[in-house]
Amino acid sequence: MNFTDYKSVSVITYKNTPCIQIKNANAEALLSLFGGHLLSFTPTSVNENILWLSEEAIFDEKTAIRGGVPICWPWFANLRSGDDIPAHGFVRSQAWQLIAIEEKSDAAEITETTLTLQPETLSLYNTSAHLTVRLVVTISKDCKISLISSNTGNTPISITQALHSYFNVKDITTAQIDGVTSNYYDKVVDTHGNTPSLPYKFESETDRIHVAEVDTSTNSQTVTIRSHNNFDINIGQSGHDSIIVWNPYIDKSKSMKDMADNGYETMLCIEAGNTEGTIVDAHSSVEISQWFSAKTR
Ligand SMILES: O=P(O)(O)OC[C@H]1O[C@@H](O)[C@H](O)[C@@H](O)[C@@H]1O
Repeated sequence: MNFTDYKSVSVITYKNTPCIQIKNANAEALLSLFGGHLLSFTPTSVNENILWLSEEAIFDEKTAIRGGVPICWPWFANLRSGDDIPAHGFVRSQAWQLIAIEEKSDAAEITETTLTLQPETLSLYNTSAHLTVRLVVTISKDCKISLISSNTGNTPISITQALHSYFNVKDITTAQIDGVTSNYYDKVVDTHGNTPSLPYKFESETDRIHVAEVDTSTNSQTVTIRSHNNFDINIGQSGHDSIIVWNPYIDKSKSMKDMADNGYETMLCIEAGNTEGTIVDAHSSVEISQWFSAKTR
């Protein structure tokens, strides 16, 4: 691709990793080509990165990056136990290619930049050769991420997946989320059918797969993170069957080599997922999306 044709896009190296930097009138963002992984999103309105990136994240182009928005595809969590198949699929630890850029502008400046990417390698771990995926990332006042899975074959293919977004919070012990009230599977204690206590706060390790609560008029779910002094983080998602809420808290944070001991204090994952599985019909596509922005108070 000829990047010089696009004023809001440049190729840079960040921590030895090839990245795309986006700067337009509404936001700045950094996306790693390793993993097709958005690392930061800084809306001009608040001038703060609303995504969390671990200080100890490993940038070796082999290890999945801790923070930002990892792409979990074509499976979420563990496909099966007892072998060395990676958790959360294989594309978060693959090189991706940028295949298209689109810019929108008003009279004077570029206001929206859209990147389309695809992994360089597919069909690993016995995944069907008919299954492909594209990632579309739009940077404007909101950041929107869509993952589009397509089946070029004649038989349906089942996948699980997630947009595993890590958000910045000021302090997890006082942070609150609104918009997640449904029953959940608690991965910490392995129990189903739990009901969250509201307001939704964080006092210990939290690893929950909630049933999606989709507003039928918009076909989407809205979640708000209340933690920052002058703005909230608004999150929307669609095409999901689950919303995953994860914070490792003290002990797990200490045990993770790519997270500082106190890393859990300033992060919160709100993930759009298809953990039950979604069927990509023959010659069809499915799309899961998440979008987020900072809403000043
Ligand atoms: O360490 P990973 O593979 O990036 O996963 C991080 C977390 O991802 C979450 O989605 C899972 O619910 C957690 O169980 C998991 O610990």
